[in-house]
Amino acid sequence: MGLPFSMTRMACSPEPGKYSASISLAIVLRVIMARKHFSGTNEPFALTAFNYTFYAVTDAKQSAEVYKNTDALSFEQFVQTLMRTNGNDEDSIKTIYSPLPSDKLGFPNPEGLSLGVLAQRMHIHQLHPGDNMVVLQKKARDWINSRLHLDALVKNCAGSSSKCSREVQLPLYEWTSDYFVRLGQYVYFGDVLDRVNPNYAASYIVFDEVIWKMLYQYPSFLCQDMIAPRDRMMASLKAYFQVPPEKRRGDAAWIINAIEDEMRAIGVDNGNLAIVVFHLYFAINTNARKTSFWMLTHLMRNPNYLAAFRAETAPAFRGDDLVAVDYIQDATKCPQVDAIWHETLRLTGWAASVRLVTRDVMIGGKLMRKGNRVMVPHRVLHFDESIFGDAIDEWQPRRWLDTEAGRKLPSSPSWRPFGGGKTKCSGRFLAKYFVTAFVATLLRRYDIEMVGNPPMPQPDVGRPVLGIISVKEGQDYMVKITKRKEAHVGL
Ligand code: HEM
Repeated sequence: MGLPFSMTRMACSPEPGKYSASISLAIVLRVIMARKHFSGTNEPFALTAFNYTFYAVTDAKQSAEVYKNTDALSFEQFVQTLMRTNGNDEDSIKTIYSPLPSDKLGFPNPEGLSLGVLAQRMHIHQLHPGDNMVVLQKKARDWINSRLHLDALVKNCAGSSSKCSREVQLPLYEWTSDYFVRLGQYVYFGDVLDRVNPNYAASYIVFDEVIWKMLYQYPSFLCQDMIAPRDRMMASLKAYFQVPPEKRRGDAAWIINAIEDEMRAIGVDNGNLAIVVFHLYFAINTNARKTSFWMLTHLMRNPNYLAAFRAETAPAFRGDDLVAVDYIQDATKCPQVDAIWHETLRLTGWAASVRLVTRDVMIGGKLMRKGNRVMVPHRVLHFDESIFGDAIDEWQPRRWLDTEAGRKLPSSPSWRPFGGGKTKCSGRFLAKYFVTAFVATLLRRYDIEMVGNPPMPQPDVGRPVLGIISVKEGQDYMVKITKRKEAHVGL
């Protein structure tokens, strides 16, 4: 990618210039190189790119210090930079990040937080296991049950073809992308956003593939391919909030209505509200689509695991329909599914947690200066052989099952696909549910196989992402989906 790049061992001084956390996402690769360069030590080290200084923290225990220290290390700055990049005005950002009364109406705020920070608590209220999440799980289950049929697949996937009523061929990445974005959109907005703009999901996928241009804050004349779909989506969200409340709120997830109420209560207008909700849309949709692609890709190449996935999830079905929403998610009932989920994330999680240093702070015995950034590259942690074992480049779910140490890996400080601390991905339970419920239903009803003998698709490691790595352009491949004869009679 050719970023200006230099490495020093903590010889940094604060630099002026506006904060751009996102640039750091693109230098994960350089961190991997630098980690090799400084091998033999786990000390944090400094990287300079685009005149920004980043302290890379690649030691698991030190990364836990980063996640804990919310006084000196700020996540909100990253969010505010995105808000500015995407058009929120300064007054709205200031209003959203000003402390609110602890006795305000609406969502409880005993600590007197700003709405920007309170929103994290609201996401948790919606997305952590409990009644509110079950509402979303059931919505997703019903959607998958009714939309995972051959005729629906042929109708909705542009690259599909069907030779007979029992079989369809589809480009896997294109299909899972389309399917998951529509699923996420439906769960949060019902059919209403689709009625406002039937091309919303398609625009999102175009945007998401070039989202790195937004992260890099490219000048607009260089990234019309990102700006055009983004602006269309923002205009549609603005139009969505102009639909009379009685025609949309009944179909929306609690969080969408609650964010709207809270924003309106502090005077945020429709345009600024649409931008905030646009950020939520890509948090919901950017990662699950890619995770399902990589999981199916590995399962097809490892038929024993595919069979284990199918067998373990069978009790969650009545006939062809998924009924028990909590079964698949329960690691004691579906240990192999759990291991497959973890191992897929380990290999494909390419994001980095980023924080702005708001006052000088010591991490890992090193002084980090105010104004610079700290990054924890998940990929480096996930490829530590001393923690995750041998054959670190290979997809081997059994590493999570075979030994006592392996079974404890999900609680290891080296396991960070969802970041950590107060802003750890609140959607992680729902993400697992979306992906595993989809794969389980697919395997229950159909056989899936690669058409021909395509090589293992390569991850596009040069493209920064907000979580799961994309596939390299041109490496999508066709799969054949065939109706299983025994689908109705169990296994
Ligand atoms: C495999 C799928 C997913 C991955 C790998 C993933 C990863 C992440 C990461 C790395 C962060 C930043 C955490 C930090 O730096 O502290 C994050 C934040 C977030 N994610 Fe996810 N995510 C996934 C799916 C989802 C889904 C399906 C949803 C919603 C339904 C979601 C909602 C969020 C939200 C709301 C935040 C912001 C947290 C906050 O500020 O409180 N994510 N995610």
